[in-house]
Amino acid sequence: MEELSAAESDSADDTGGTGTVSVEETVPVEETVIATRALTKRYRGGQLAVDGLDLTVPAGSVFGFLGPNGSGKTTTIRMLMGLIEPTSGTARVLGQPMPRATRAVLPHVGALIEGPALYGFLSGRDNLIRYDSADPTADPRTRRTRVAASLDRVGLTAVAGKKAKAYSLGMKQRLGLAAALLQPRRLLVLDEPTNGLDPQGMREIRSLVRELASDGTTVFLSSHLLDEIEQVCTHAAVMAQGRLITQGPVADLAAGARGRLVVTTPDPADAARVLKEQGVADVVVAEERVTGEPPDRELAEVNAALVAAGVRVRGFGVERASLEDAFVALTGEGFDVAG
Ligand SMILES: Nc1ncnc2c1ncn2[C@@H]1O[C@H](COP(=O)(O)OP(=O)(O)OP(=O)(O)O)[C@@H](O)[C@H]1O
Repeated sequence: MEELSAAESDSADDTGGTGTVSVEETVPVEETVIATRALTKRYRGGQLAVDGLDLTVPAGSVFGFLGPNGSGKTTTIRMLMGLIEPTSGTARVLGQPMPRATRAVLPHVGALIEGPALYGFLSGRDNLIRYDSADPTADPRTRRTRVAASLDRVGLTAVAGKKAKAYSLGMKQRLGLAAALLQPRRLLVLDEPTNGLDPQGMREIRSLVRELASDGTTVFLSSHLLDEIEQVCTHAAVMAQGRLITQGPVADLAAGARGRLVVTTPDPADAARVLKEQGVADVVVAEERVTGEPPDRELAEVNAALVAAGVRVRGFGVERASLEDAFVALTGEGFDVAG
């Protein structure tokens, strides 16, 4: 798979510590919103959490940062946000070196990391007013309008007067997003935004992410859920044990793995036997669904062989490979979806 090229050559060492390189206060528009080079974090205890990461997040993408628990996603996000220093390597966000340019960059970035900090005894609206008041760049005269627009954007207007402690987890996440959206943002960074939500809450967050992205905001979201990434992301990077396994457009990642031959039949045992005889490898029977690796021969012949053997075929075809197939193909392991 072809890697995306960075918009900049970035050969200079930004963390060189000369102290003479000035940080631009205005953040220019770049084609690459996040670019890391050999980014590495070793924690004090010796744990290598992120190992030589080269990440390229194109502007306008919904970028899924995918990996099982403990693969280094949160550590990477904390380095990108200037919350912790990398051990080595560089990170640029909106074209600026982090953590050095944190003060210039963060006003353009909305972040939802490790759940929003909310006051339960305040209403949703008052929580946002509090957030907005804490922002020295926010004009107090337009505060109410800004808060109302933000509540509307995340669909919380009807419950804006309720205390935040009465909110469901999904509503709390949406309120956190509303706080991140009080100002126009070039980049939104969401760490596991659907963690702990029920399916309805997950759907709501997903559709909100799609909506935000349609306005041109780049969204970088981490997840350990493969299907979530497939449903909302245009691009993805896959992490395992602190290392980048692959990155690129989601369609390309999945296309890298072969699809599965799927036969639906009330005669699964016979079907499995015939498929094996026809050279289909890794045959798996799950009730009336028999799947396997597509063989190198003409599929029509395989189907004909099933019919000739008296197998009643209700469905026959090759299912598109999922990101999960790609992950398994790349790492040789299953994906820890239990999280
Ligand atoms: N402050 C820390 N000190 C030492 N080790 C840490 C620290 N934070 C994380 N780690 C370790 O670094 C590795 C990567 O953790 P990280 O939280 O970045 O992964 P993750 O992919 O975000 O997983 P999760 O979704 O569980 O947070 C793990 O082995 C973790 O135990």
